[in-house]
Amino acid sequence: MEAFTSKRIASLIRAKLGAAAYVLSSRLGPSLFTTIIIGLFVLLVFRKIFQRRWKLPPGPRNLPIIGAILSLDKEMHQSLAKHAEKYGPVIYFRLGSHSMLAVQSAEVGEELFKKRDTEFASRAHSTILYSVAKYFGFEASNMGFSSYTPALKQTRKICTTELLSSARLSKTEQIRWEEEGEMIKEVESLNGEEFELRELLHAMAMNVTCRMILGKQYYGKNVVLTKDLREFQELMVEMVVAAGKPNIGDLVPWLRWLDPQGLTKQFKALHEKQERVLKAILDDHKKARERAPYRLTTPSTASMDFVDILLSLQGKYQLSDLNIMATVSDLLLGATDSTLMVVQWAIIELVRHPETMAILQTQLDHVVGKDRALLESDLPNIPFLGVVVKETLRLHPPIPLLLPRMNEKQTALHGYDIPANTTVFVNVWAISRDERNWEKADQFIPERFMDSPVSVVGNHFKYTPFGAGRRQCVGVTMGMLMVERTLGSLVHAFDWLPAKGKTCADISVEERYGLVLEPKQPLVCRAVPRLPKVDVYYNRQHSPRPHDQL
Ligand code: HEM
Repeated sequence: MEAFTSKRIASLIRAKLGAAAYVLSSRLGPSLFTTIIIGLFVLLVFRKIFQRRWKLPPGPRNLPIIGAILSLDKEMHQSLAKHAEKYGPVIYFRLGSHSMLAVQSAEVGEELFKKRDTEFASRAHSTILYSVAKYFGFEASNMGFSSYTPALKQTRKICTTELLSSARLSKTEQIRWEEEGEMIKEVESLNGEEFELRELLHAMAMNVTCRMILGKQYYGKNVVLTKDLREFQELMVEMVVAAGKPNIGDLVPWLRWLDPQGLTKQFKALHEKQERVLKAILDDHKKARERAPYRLTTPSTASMDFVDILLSLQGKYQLSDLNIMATVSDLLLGATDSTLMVVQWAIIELVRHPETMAILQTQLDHVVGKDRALLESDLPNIPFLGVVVKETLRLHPPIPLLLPRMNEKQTALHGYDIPANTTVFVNVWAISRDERNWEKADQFIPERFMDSPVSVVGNHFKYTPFGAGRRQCVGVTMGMLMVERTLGSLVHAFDWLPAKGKTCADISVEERYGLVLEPKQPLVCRAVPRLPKVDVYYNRQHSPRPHDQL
């Protein structure tokens, strides 16, 4: 009976589909042929139903396996912005096997951060960030890559209240004063010769963060390079380089076992090194606490670094050693490159706009004078410095697509359906250059922020360089403090000029997309002292120092 029915259906299909179907059915036999054709038919019907049910946002064409990768160039923030011109403010596409969403207008950003913040509060730890989250993020249990769990909320709270609050930061001004002084001394010693600013900024930022977080200097001429120190320095560079490489196994998970680029192997080895280095740091701190129990038991003690503070809170918040290592690793990686990049971009823009540098110097001289160094207590009295930093963050946000988020459940945005586990980029670079929000959007005009209510804390969705909502940067206060004081001191102490033979207009603002948004050509410039004695920044006899906290 069954064979009879299959034969009849097969002959009907053959009659409809013609010669090719005849050949195929005689090769496969009527039963198999009929099953395949019916299977295909059912699949088509399902696809139709599925398509009707989902209203996905528009976006570039997706090819099998690779998705829309060919429609994106290296400068991903810029190519997504170009797609917005064609497809609108919400774009859906695929990268490898994963669904991607790009949000590129202030209105949709507001909906995401305000109305749907909880739904999009996870990170892309199971999609494009899989390897980084697994190996560098301690199985995605760290702050930067975790889902939005009670443990994450607690770690964020500890960071904002115990480590990164204004009150806590004020206790470590001495560290920033000393490290900045070392950098200024080095710039002065160059006697107006040209140099690459990034390297000096990197050493200074690393030393500030290492001393604040780990209580120790890891960089600089005065540091004795032990095996531990070298291993730490190498680790910080290697992790940043590895994290910046896209892993094919993350894009196409069924290729993961092949590890075609050898990246997973490299990540595993680096994670072992990361655990070893951080464990040694923790053990050193534990030993010091045993030796000096009175100095290092309550978080109020000024001489405590972040590791000491976290160890002192271990019982109160039930923090494991692993939690502390993951948090320390996040803070080290989060605090350095983003901060130094903003200072570099600000100097680039000021060299290109000498009239703006002159306004800033006039205000610095008015508040600080020329016979002492800038102190953190001066910052609220130098509003023009704040707006120069804000404008720099508008034009050159160091994390232009924020850290990708993910919705663990199916949801909706801007009237579209968004499937579960979609990776979400918020293109703050495009939003903060949108002509609908900003007049002369591509130009550097710090004055636009004077008397403006737009702040950096994510309340105005046309301007969110630190993100917004539940996953906003935990280091906003420290980031702004470090950028403002470093930039203020550099511009107070020196006049900044282009390299010899170059004009201001020759300084490039081309960007390179990566872990942080860098200038394509690192700034090479000259710094000419403008104070009677630049050593007010590093000579203790000549300058009132921030109150002695150490
Ligand atoms: C000017 C300097 C900085 C900028 C522009 C910046 C920017 C950002 C951005 C855009 C995010 C992602 C926010 C989101 O997805 O909504 C982020 C996350 C983060 N930042 Fe910063 N940051 C800076 C400085 C710092 C500092 C100084 C620290 C630590 C001391 C830090 C630690 C972190 C951490 C831990 C996260 C992850 C938070 C989470 O996922 O819950 N950042 N930052």
